[in-house]
Amino acid sequence: MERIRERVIQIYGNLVSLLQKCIFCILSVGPIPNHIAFIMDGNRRFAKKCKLMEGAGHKVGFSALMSMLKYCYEFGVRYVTVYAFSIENFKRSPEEVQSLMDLMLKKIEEILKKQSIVNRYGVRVIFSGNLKLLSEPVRLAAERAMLATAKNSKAVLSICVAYTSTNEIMHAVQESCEEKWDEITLLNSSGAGYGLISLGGYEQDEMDHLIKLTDIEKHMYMAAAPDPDIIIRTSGETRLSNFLLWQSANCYLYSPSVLWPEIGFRQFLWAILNFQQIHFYLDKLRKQS
Ligand SMILES: CC(C)=CCC/C(C)=C/CC/C(C)=C/COP(=O)(O)OP(=O)(O)O
Repeated sequence: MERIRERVIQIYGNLVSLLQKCIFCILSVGPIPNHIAFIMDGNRRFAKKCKLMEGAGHKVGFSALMSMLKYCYEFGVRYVTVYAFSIENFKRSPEEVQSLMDLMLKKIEEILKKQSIVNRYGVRVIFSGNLKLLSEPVRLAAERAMLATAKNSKAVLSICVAYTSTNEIMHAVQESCEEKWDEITLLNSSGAGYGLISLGGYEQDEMDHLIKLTDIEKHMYMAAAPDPDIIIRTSGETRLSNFLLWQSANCYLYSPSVLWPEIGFRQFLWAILNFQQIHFYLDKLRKQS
């Protein structure tokens, strides 16, 4: 009896994934987003709703993330970014911070296994954020994961930890200033007389040594990924909460009302359909003007 039950579940699973593949095939007639970012909101509320311990909400949240990654990579999305732990999250109780870090450590080991989604889809993993703020075991595990997947080139997963957008921008501006300062110091040692900021009009060769947009973008934690096409934030919230502020100027925000652990194929499909509809509308407007 048990074997029949297992077989039925297996057949059902195969049928569902066949149906999903057919839907992806039809959808891929339209534009496929290159980059989807997720704000995984509502893990604790889910735990409360299901009368589970707080930490269990994050565990189910991680499984939901794995399903979303599978849909993204099956559909052909090349870049996925997740907001896993913000700098603000360090202000939560020491017990919750510790349990989240323990979970992160365990899950990093899991995603490095041979059969994991990361290896199945050839995903390069990048940890983006102020990694110096992490405890040594987590930082070392993150570095190990980045090194182990560095040669994967089919897709990219950016995991934002110890991240906020304002911190990222500040870091990029500081690095750009330091880089330019070194350049100018070198030139001035040969008597050129340049400065980072000039009060008067700029000569062309002076302009070449001012900080440009591309200098700042090169030093962003998210430099390896293009700007996101869609940001999905669960639990009906439409705030960005200091996530990808620099990169989201032209991005579509989708906020389904489900909590993060409840997100599934339906929400993924809806996000894609809405994105494609906006894409077609903007294309039409562009052609008319
Ligand atoms: C390796 C890896 C990628 C691990 C990721 C683990 C994971 C699922 C982290 C999510 C953490 C988090 C702060 C979620 C937000 O829900 P919340 O706690 O703010 O819930 P609430 O909105 O109900 O309070």
